[in-house]
This record gives sequence, structure tokens and C-alpha cells, in this order.
Amino acid sequence: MRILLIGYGKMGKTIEQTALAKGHTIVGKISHQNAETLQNYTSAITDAAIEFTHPEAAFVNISYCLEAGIPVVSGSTGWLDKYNEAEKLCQAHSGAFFYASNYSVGVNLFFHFNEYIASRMQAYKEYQTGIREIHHLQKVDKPSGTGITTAEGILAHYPNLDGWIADNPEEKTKLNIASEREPDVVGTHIVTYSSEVDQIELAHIAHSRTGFAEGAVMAAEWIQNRKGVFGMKDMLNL
Ligand SMILES: NC(=O)C1=CN([C@@H]2O[C@H](COP(=O)(O)OP(=O)(O)OC[C@H]3O[C@@H](n4cnc5c(N)ncnc54)[C@H](OP(=O)(O)O)[C@@H]3O)[C@@H](O)[C@H]2O)C=CC1
Ligand SMILES: O=C(O)C1=N[C@H](C(=O)O)C[C@H](O)C1
Repeated sequence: MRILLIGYGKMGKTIEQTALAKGHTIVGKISHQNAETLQNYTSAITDAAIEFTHPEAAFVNISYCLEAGIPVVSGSTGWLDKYNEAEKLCQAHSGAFFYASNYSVGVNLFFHFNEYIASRMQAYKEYQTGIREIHHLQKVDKPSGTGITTAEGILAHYPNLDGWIADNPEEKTKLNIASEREPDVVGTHIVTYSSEVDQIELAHIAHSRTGFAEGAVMAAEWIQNRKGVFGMKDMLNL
């Protein structure tokens, strides 16, 4: 498969290694400095684009791919206020768009268990629910996309909670997402149910970026010859 890497930072470089190891070809590497060269890529020379950039760049990149008929897999976070627009664009161009806030299979199992645990815990009002996400110091967005997806999984079972809130545990009507930034942490997410007498936790700790990259390459392979908007639940049948 001929893959265009849009974003050649920590993730782009890890995806390159994974893709080459699986026998794929990298047709181009787009970063901030050569962003204007994106328009040189067409569906005639690109089977899929894998986009991991920046909250301010993601929608523009995804739009370009959909308009050019290039199937696009995006993992960028912090841009989802435009997700519905991307979805419409995909439909208008009969394109293929795959999005996940987290491509690791382990995190998607964590999402699955998170929803199940929330469905059982909501009956036990003595437990206060909260999310902690910990990432490296270079991360530009907060809360993490994975933290927000985790919150959405809990909120689906907690109709009494009025959405999520960032870093405000005192606001008891909302689900708090606490963000911490520490050197070299790849990505840690912890869901806590805390009562006066005990605490229950569900955690996912990424040891490297390889799991994210493997999931993204798997999504690029899976999206070939498909049309529509997809996510990890579609691919993994979770
Ligand atoms: N869904 C998932 O599984 C995961 C998602 N992510 C998300 O992926 C994104 C990238 O993460 P990461 O690789 O760690 O970040 P990096 O900062 O290491 O890399 C970002 C890359 O995007 C490029 N870039 C920035 N702005 C633009 C632009 N306007 N046009 C084109 N390219 C641009 C940068 O170019 P330059 O170097 O020239 O500035 C760089 O190559 C983040 O949103 C992060 O949250 C991360 C891990 C897993
Ligand atoms: O920026 C990162 O590094 C990561 N971002 C994603 C997110 O915001 O959830 C996924 C992963 O946790 C790493």
C-alpha cells in the first residue's frame, strides 16, 4: 500500500517504522515546513493518508484528502468541534474517513471495559467518578482525546451528570477530567470510582507509541475499498 504520512513528528516517525516493517511504501512525509506540498498528492499515487498533526492543522488536512479522493486515517486530537463537518465532507465526496482518539487495541479494550463498569457503577451513588490523564510535556491539547472519549463512555450511563469538565473536581454536577503533564509519559488514563471507604480503578498505561502506530496502519489497510466514516468499534467489532 502507498501511504502518505501527514505529520512527521513522534507519531509520524513511529508509523513509518511500522508501515515499512509491514511491507508498505511511504510516498510522502508532510510536516509544518512543507505543508504546501500536500496538494501534490492525488489518489492516483496514494492509497491512504495517515494524519497525525496538530489541532489547528487536522481539519484542513482531512478536508484536502477527502476532496482529493484519498482515504484518510486521522489520529489528531483537539479538533473535534469540526468532526461533523468532516463527516459531511466525506459523505459529499463518497470518501473514506477513519478517526480514533486512540488507535491502540489496548485502549479500545479499556474503552469497552470502561463503558461496562460505568453501566454497573451508576447504581452506587456513594462513588464519585473521575478521570486522570497523564502525558509528556510536549502535548499541546488538554484534556487528551482519549480522556474525552473515556468521559463520553461514562456519561452515556450517568444521565445525572451534566457533561465533563477539565480540571475542576469541585464541580460535582460534571465529570472531572484531570490533566497532568510529566516528562516522557507516552499516555496514561485512569478512571477512578472513589467512596469514603474504598476506591476502584481502571487504568491503561502505554509503554511506547508502537500500539498507536500499529492500530493506525491496521486502519489504513482496513479502509481500502471501503466508503464511509469509520472508527475502531467498526474495525475491531467491539
Ligand atoms: N489517536 C492516537 O492514537 C494518537 C493521537 N495522537 C495525536 O496525534 C497528534 C500528533 O502527535 P505527535 O506526533 O506526538 O506530535 P508531534 O508534535 O511530535 O508531531 C506533529 C507533526 O505535525 C506537524 N504539523 C504541525 N502543524 C502542521 C501543519 N499546520 N501542517 C502540517 N503538519 C503540521 C509537525 O511538523 P513540524 O515538526 O514541522 O512542526 C510534526 O511533523 C496529536 O494531536 C496527538 O494528540 C498521538 C498519539 C496517539
Ligand atoms: O499526544 C499524545 O501523545 C497522545 N494523544 C492522544 C490523546 O490525546 O488521547 C492519544 C495518546 O494518549 C497519546
